[in-house]
Amino acid sequence: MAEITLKTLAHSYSKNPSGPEDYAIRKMEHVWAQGGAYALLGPSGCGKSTLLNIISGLVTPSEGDVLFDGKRMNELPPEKRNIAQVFQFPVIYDTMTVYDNLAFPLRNQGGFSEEQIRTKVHEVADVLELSGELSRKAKGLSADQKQKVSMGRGLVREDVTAILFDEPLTVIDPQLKWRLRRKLKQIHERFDITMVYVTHDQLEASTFADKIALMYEGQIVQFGTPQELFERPAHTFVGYFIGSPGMNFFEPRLTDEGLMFNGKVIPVSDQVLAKVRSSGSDNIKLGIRPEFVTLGAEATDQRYEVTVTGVEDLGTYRLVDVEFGAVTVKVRIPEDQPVPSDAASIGFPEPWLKVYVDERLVEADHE
Ligand SMILES: Nc1ncnc2c1ncn2[C@@H]1O[C@H](COP(=O)(O)OP(=O)(O)OP(=O)(O)O)[C@@H](O)[C@H]1O
Repeated sequence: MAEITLKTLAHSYSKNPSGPEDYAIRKMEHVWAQGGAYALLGPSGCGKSTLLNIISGLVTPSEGDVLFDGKRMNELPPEKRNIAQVFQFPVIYDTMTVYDNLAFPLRNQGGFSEEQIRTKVHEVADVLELSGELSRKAKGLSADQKQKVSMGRGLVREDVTAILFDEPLTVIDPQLKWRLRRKLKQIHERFDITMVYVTHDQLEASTFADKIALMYEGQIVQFGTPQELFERPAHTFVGYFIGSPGMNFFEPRLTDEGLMFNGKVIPVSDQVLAKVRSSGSDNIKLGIRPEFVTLGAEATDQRYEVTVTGVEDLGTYRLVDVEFGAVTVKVRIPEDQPVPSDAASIGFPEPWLKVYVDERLVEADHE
């Protein structure tokens, strides 16, 4: 069992890094608690694989420490870390049977009788629904079955404390993906193992994980439940990356009256406004998700006049583009809600309008 702590961790592939852009991992602190099901989500190149390889020992971090249950792991080679890693492409021996593939890690480790190995292999094969395939050569298996064998090789070892998955469903047919995803969930429930699942797909991340670590430019910019990432993006990138489409952003001007956009003051709480003022920054953004913008007819006090420029029918809902000053705001409405033809207005319900300074969320202090 292991809690995985990343302490002032940073990594550069360059020998002489000259600035933050030379770092694949920029200084981070993070804890993966024992037994959790986590996703590490982010766009291509943000550092996900580097981070996994640092945890498993394939990459030695240039700065900081990797701790398992408080013990420093930096110098320990991968095979001594009790971590199983499942890659995009199944790592199995094609010429061996499924049984021998699953038995391999235990035979390699030594100290187990054939009877013990048989029991363990059958237990894991049962969970993975591979019992009927045990005597088959791995070569003839389908891609998803091969990937299950790869996972099984990690699961047979009693000493494995964490399994790291690096985009494990990439080569799996779309119609089989959901089955494997469900299987992973069951495995997590059955075995008390920390699982970290790397993906760039938000749907995959939120169906698998209890908590998602969203990575951007070598940093974890938010760690929270899928709902938290949706409702309270801590960074503009989270707002942009999560959701379909992502959050609307527009840049207000800070004046004596407050945050102005398109000739009107956009109300935010006094405390938030005070924080924005004291930051001294002029990188201020307002963000609201398309799901939370309200669309109606004429503008009133707290609503803003807009022009409808496009409507996209997406089955159960519609996406309406409205022109608000110089920006296009996307509004998501139920399919049966009428779209005003000429005089339209939008509103920003207070809890859902977020304020960002230097890309970070600024909130009122909680009581
Ligand atoms: N072996 C390496 N040598 C030099 N640079 C590397 C190496 N591996 C990765 N990088 C760089 O480090 C950064 C992070 O890459 P990494 O593969 O960790 O990202 P990722 O989020 O896993 O991306 P992807 O989803 O495309 O695999 C990128 O800029 C990449 O070019």
